[in-house]
Amino acid sequence: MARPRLALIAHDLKKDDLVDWVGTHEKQVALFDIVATGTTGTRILERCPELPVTRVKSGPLGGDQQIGAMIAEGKIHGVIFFVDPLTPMPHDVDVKALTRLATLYDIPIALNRATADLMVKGYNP
Ligand SMILES: O=C(CO)COP(=O)(O)O
Repeated sequence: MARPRLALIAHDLKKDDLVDWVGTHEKQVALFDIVATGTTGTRILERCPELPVTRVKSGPLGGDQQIGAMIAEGKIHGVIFFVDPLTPMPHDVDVKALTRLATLYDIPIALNRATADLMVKGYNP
């Protein structure tokens, strides 16, 4: 079977937190092929250069939509998306579309660190 694919995304004020989380859980994260939005992917690779990260466009330029489309095509098996609930975003509708598709297709999606921790604990390949 192909390796499962995990999407990693963080808004700007949450990027440090996600990069730290990935560093803490690098072994478990390395079990997946990673897809990340542009800047998030760059930041993750700076911290963990060995991880198999494929970058799509930056979120505001359509990256959330690209990952949403991959969910609809059955190519994403989990999403960790550290969202910033306090900052207005021009691409808010794209974020909503992505979370909607993850819900529709019953894909595990963690929107904060506490839920990401639970996802890692609950994953037994
Ligand atoms: O804006 C984002 C998600 O909505 C993230 O995009 P970047 O990783 O390119 O900053």
